[in-house]
Amino acid sequence: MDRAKISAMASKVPTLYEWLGGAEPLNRLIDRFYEKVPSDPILEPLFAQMPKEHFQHVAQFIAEVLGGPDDYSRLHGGHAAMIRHHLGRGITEQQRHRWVGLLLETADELELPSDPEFRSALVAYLEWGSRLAVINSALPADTPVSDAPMPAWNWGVPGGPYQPDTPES
Ligand code: HEM
Repeated sequence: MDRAKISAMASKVPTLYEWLGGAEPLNRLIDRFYEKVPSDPILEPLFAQMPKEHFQHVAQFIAEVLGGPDDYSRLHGGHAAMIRHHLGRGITEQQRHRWVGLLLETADELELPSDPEFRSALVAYLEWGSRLAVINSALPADTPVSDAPMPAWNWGVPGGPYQPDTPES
């Protein structure tokens, strides 16, 4: 392979979705998270009626935000549909905080990448997205929701994963 191509590949910044390993680890994360929810006294009341297949939708939504395939937009109604699911739920700050904490605990348990560049981007998205869920959950269930683009999260200030300097050969 020629030098220009090697250097182009080396400089391609992976998406957050690629960095965490794609669909398989993300599905495991969300699956394991929702396995724990019924025994969490703070979260359990909110999710008691959530149908099993919805867990997969949450994984698809997060995958799309982190740069993965656009399955949630194509199959489940995109950003507006996600917002509609939160309307009228009355999520408290304590529940939001627990939701983010339990998801991150589960990411540790499943050994998702733990580098600070990735984790700071993941935490930023979860904090931002969970606040949106709380705000929308305070609105009446029949509030009309207009289409909004999917958020597209990336690495933020670090710009990508840490790359130790490679000496020129
Ligand atoms: C980044 C933050 C979040 C994202 C991306 C997210 C995403 C989603 C999605 C995609 C759905 C709909 C699933 C479907 O289409 O079938 C959903 C439903 C729901 N979410 Fe969230 N969510 C977030 C935060 C939260 C938080 C913080 C809470 C509460 C602590 C919460 C509570 C719920 C509930 C109660 C439902 C409806 C469950 C049901 O249908 O019974 N979400 N969420």
